[in-house]
Amino acid sequence: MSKHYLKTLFSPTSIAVFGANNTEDSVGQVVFKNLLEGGYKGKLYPINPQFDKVLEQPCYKNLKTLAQPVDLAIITTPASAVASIIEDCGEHDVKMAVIISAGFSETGLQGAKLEKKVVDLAKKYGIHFIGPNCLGFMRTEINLNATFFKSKAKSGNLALVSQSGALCAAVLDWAVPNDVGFSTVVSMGTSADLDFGEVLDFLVSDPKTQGILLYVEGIHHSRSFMSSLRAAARIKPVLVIKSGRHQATARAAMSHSGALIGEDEAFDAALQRAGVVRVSNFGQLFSAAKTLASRYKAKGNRLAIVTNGGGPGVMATDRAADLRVPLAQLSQSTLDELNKTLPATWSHANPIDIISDAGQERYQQAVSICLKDPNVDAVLVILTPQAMSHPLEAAQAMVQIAEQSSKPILACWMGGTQIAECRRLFVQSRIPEFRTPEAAVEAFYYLSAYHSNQQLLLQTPASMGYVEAPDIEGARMIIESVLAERRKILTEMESKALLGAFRIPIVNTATAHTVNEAIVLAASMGFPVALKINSPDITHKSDVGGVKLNLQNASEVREAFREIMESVKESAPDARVYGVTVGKMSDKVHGRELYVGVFRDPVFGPVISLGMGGTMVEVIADKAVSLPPLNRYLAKSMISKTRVAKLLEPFRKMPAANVEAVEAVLLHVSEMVCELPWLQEMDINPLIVDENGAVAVDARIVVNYYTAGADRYAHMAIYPYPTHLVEKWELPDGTDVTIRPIRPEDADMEKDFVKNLSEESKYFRFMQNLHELTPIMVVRFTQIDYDRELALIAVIQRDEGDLQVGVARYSTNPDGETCEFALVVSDQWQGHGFAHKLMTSLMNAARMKGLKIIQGEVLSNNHNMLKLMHKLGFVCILDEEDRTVTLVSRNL
Ligand SMILES: CC(=O)SCCNC(=O)CCNC(=O)[C@H](O)C(C)(C)COP(=O)(O)OP(=O)(O)OC[C@H]1O[C@@H](n2cnc3c(N)ncnc32)[C@H](O)[C@@H]1OP(=O)(O)O
Repeated sequence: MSKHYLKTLFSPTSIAVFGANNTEDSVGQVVFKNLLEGGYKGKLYPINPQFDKVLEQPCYKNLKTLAQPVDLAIITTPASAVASIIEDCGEHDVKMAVIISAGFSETGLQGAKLEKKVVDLAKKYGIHFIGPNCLGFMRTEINLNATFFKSKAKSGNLALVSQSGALCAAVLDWAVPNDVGFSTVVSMGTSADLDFGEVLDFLVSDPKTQGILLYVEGIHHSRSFMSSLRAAARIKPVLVIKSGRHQATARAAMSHSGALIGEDEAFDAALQRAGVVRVSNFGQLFSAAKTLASRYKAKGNRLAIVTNGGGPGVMATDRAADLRVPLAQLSQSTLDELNKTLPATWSHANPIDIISDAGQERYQQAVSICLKDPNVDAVLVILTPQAMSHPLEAAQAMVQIAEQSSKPILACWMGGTQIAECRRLFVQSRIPEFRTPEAAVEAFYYLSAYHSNQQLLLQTPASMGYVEAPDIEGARMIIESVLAERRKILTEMESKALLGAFRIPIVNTATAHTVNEAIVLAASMGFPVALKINSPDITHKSDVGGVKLNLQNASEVREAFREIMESVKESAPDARVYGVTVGKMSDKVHGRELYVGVFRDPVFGPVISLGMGGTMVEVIADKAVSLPPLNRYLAKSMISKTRVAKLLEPFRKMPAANVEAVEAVLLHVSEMVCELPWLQEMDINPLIVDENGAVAVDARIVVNYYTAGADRYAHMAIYPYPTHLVEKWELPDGTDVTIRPIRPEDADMEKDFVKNLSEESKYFRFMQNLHELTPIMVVRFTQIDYDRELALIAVIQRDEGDLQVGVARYSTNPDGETCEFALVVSDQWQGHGFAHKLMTSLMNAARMKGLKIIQGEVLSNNHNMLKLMHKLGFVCILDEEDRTVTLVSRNL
């Protein structure tokens, strides 16, 4: 749904240009000139107190002297004048602005203050604006060029939205000779108000825009960005180029996979799940733009290459292999037909080398035959100018074929002067053309990647086909007991039990407290076995000499037990030791070692990874990354993206490994991640796979108190209604509450809520009270649906270490909106200092309002506090690490 206020921005009927002037080549003059001379048909008003006329047009001192309605203000004055201009706009009902001026937050503290002032004033008057520090925007449909770019974009079907004005200028400059046209070009600048999310929402429903190119440097609002991207990509191809790909990411991870998966990989996986295609450099953006602007939509990714030279064919094949673009397997009837038509020396395979003396007729025949083949989704035609090539005639033949074909034809006429005319012809006929075979293959890859990303979004989550459903309750109990002991890292047995609860095959393992127990267990399992130290305090068992593998008989077990105990005593004298685990050694003769990892990205939530396993996971760094929930298609595509995938094929004397078993493990892990929000990190390493199946030999799992944090939001952005994130809780008084994080669809509501906190609102005062007492920070809002009421819970955090929670009830009753505070909780309120003062004052206030108060028994640690709260009808979600608590109650 497009927001009408952006319609006013992008299709204004009247524009005022603040700072328009008569100085040749000044920003204000160029912007005004572009509008005046560009063919824009709406009303145009220069505003500048210094002039009576600008470019022969009557000029006004301000909006008051203009006294005409204005849809859009474009501001090109020095930064210092912007706030008063926004005020002028507010007072004259101008709701949209573009602030081109630089000199705001990008310049430092002073600028940031100025920017805040502008933002506050805009909010006060309900003005939305693009910028500051931007180039402006263009809408070719109405000949609107509100930029200080010297030439205007050609009309076309692409939209370009960029955080960098310079990049806009470069793309526009490139677009002219390449005949690529734009419906809209927006330079976002600092995005102090409108951001990608809002602009994307507009472009999705803009009929003039068929494909969207985004240049991203940093994301301010990941949630609305992802949700708008997802929505946009469902409807039109979206390509993203993001700079800063290799920013160092410092990650405090306890698992190998956590250390391995960087921010950029998570971003990549999130883009893929949003159905968006990412390009990695400027050249690729241009190539991709050509295919998007072309006449085609790809329906598959199998490419046929027709060439008159072996070398260029090999170049294309190599690039296709790099990008995993499959070369089409030509059908027998295609081969037969080609044999009949082509000289006997043709390559007899794809790439189809039609030999250097090929003229236009041979090209025409070969390409037509390929396009008929159901195994071919697109044809790349390469021509190097040889004596008999007749490049122009061959190009004309391609244009004729293209007119009849719905399958993409990509042209790569290599060379310079001889083929200049051909290039023009291709551009005119909207056939994507490229200077090198590699660029052509890349461009096709982007076209087909968009298609396949969309396909995978359409897949429904896999049915697990359980013989036995997972034991979710059992898994939760394990986690609860670990957290109750104030631990985060599960022991090997606990980790395996958790995997077992989700039906992931595990090796037979048991614990032994004494050497005799170990021998008895080993004998009853059957040799060989592995012994590993069993201690909740030791995570890297081999590092302390706590692992002995491949023990063949009782005496080896006895010896190993003794050695483990001695070594651990020396290396980790303080660790609690509960004996050893005895595990049957995997008997998989043809076993390949993989790892499956889970890590929680702070922005995008849980991320699943897969790669080659063993002790050198981080060195080998083989990783395919995806976001849950996975379906079979995604699981398969994850496997195929790893390097270890090759090893799963028949290899030397080993039969192919059972890939379906790996898929099943991935699906179970995905289910586990969705069902167990406490799960923070996990390494299954190694997962041994052979022709018969897969088995988890070792696992390490890290859990934590569960928070409804940003990761859930990002999830919401990707999946509109992820049922696994909606929770129904039955409270002790028997009422049901539905808890759900704020959906992207509700983001505006959340924003409005905060925005609408007028100074009279009680909630505002409540927050102010808190601020007066102590510096606090609102970490996040969580929203809870009651019948007709909405409770917004502000989870707050104080940097000195106390935990406090403010709970506000915001009700939308027919008799008006009310918002009242109810309770603040701190786990350290007994006694002294800030927390005590805070609690006392707030409780007094609560008492006066007749709200139920919980007081008295506050137990000494968080877990007990949780229990108490629960007893009293509250549900708490506590995160010790973040030092935040989310608390929910029906008894407010
Ligand atoms: C490509 C990229 O990277 S993205 C682009 C990012 N944006 C930029 O790079 C812009 C950078 N430049 C700036 O920010 C500059 O401050 C500009 C271009 C906005 C203004 O610069 P200047 O032209 O030097 O400022 P100047 O002081 O002349 O002001 C411009 C006009 O606004 C007029 N003006 C000042 N206040 C007001 C006001 N309240 N109302 C109307 N006009 C006003 C001035 O009278 C002046 O006109 P004049 O030159 O005829 O006297």
